[in-house]
Amino acid sequence: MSEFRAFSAPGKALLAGGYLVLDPKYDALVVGLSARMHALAYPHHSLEELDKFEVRVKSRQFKDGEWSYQVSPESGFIPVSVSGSKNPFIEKVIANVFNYFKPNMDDYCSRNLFIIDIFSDDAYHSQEDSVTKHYGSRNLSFHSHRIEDVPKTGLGSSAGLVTVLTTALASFFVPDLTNNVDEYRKVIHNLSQVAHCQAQGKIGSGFDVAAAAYGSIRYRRFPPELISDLPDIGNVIYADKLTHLVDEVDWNITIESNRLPSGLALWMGDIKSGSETVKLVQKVKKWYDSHLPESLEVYTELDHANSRFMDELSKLDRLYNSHDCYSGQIFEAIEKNDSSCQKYSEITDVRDAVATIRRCFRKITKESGADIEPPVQTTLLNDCQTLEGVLTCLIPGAGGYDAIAVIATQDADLKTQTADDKRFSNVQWLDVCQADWGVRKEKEPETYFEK
Ligand SMILES: Nc1ncnc2c1ncn2[C@@H]1O[C@H](COP(=O)(O)OP(=O)(O)O)[C@@H](O)[C@H]1O
Ligand SMILES: C[C@@](O)(CCOP(=O)(O)OP(=O)(O)O)CC(=O)O
Repeated sequence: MSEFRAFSAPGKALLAGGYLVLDPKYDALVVGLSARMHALAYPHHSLEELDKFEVRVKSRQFKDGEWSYQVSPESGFIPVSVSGSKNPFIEKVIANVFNYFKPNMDDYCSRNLFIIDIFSDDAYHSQEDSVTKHYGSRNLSFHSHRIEDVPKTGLGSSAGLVTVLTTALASFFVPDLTNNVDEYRKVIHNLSQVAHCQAQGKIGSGFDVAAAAYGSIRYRRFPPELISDLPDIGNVIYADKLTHLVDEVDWNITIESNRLPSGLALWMGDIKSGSETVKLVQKVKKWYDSHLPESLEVYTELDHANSRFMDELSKLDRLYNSHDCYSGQIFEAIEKNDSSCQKYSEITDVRDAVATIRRCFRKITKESGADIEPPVQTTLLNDCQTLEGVLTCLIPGAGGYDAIAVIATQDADLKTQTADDKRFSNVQWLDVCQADWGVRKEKEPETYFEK
C-alpha cells in the first residue's frame, strides 16, 4: 500500500441513556454527527535507523500539533516520544495497533516511517482565537493555542481521533483495509475502545468510540473488566492478550444501527459555559449508592422512558417513509407546533417519554447536587419547545451547562427564530446535523493536500 489514503470518523450526541449507559444493563441512543475527524495516511517512507518504527502524527490546526513516537518489537512496542511533546490518545493508538499487527522489522526495513495528518471539522472546538483558512479543498479553523488549551464543544474529539487514527495506522499493515473498512470495523472498534480507555485513564461507557466507528446506534456497553483485565502495555503477554480480546472474546455489546427519523433534523446548541462529566458522574454514583432502592426505581423509570423514546422515533421514521397522507399531517403539525400536535399520539408519545426523562434527571439533579438539568437549562429547554418545527428537546450526554439537543422538522430554522431573542443569547447553534455513517474511507485524498 503506497498511495495516500484518507479516512474520517463522526462526532456524537448521546440523546438517551446518559449515566445509565455506564451500566451494561441499559440501552442508549447515540447519534453520529456530520462533524468529522479526518486522517490522511501518507505513502510509506523509511527512517535511516532500521531497528525501529516511527509514527509521525501532525495536527496542524493546533499550535505545536506534531507528535512523533518510535516503537520496536523488543520493547513490546511501547511508544517513546521523539518530539518531546506527548498526546496520550495518539500514544495509546500506536501501542495497540502495533501490538495487534505485530509487524516484523525485516518486512518493513524500507518502509518503517508512518506519516499521518489529522484534520478536525470546526464544530468540535470553540472558534475563539482561530482563523479560517482554505486548506486543500476545505475551510478549516487554525487555532493559536495548543490542542489541550482549546475549549471543546463536547462532540467527542478524542473518540473521533482515536478511531480514525487507528484506521489510518492499520491501513499500513493491511493493504485491503482501505477499500474494505466495513470488514475491519469490529477490529477498529475494539482496538479504539482499548486505546481510548487507556488514554483517558478510566473506562467510560465507550458510546463515543462506538459512534465514531459505527455512526448512529442503539448501544449497550461492554463489561469494563474486558479492558481493566489487560496486562500493562509492554508486558510480554500484552500482544497475545490484546489479540485474543479483539478477535476472540465476546464483548456482549449491543450496536444496532438506529438513526433519527427521516424528515427530522438534529440541532445542537452549544452553551457558553461548561460542565465536567467526570465530576457529574461521581456525584450521580454517590447519590445512586446512597439512595437505594429509590435510585434504582428512578433508573428503571428512566430506562423505560429511554426505550419508549427510541421506539417512538423508529415509529416516526417508518411513518415518514410511508409518505401517506396521515404522515404528512403529523409532520405538518410538528412544523406548526400548535395545539394540533395533541391530536397525534405519535407526537405526544415522544414528548411524554422525553418529559419523563427530563423529570427523572431533575429529580437526580436535586437529590445528588449534580447539575444534570439545572433550572437555567429547564427554562431554556421549555422555551425551545415552543419554537416552530420543534418535536422535542433535551440535554444530551451527561447534561450540565454545556449544550442542548433539539429534534425539529427538516425545514425548521431555529437560527432565524432565535436570532434576536434574548432567551437564547447564550446558545450558539453548531453547524452539524445527523450523519449516521461511522468511520469510512474518503474518496479523494488529494482534497486534503495543501495547495
Ligand atoms: N484534532 C486533534 N488533534 C490532536 N489531538 C486531538 C485532536 N482532537 C482531540 N485530540 C486529543 O483529545 C484530547 C481531548 O479529549 P477529551 O478531553 O476526551 O475531549 P472530548 O470530550 O472532545 O473527546 C485533546 O487534549 C487531545 O489530546
Ligand atoms: C455520563 C455519561 O453516561 C455520558 C457522558 O456523555 P457526554 O456526551 O456528556 O460525554 P463527554 O463528551 O465525555 O463529556 C458518561 C459515559 O457514558 O461515559
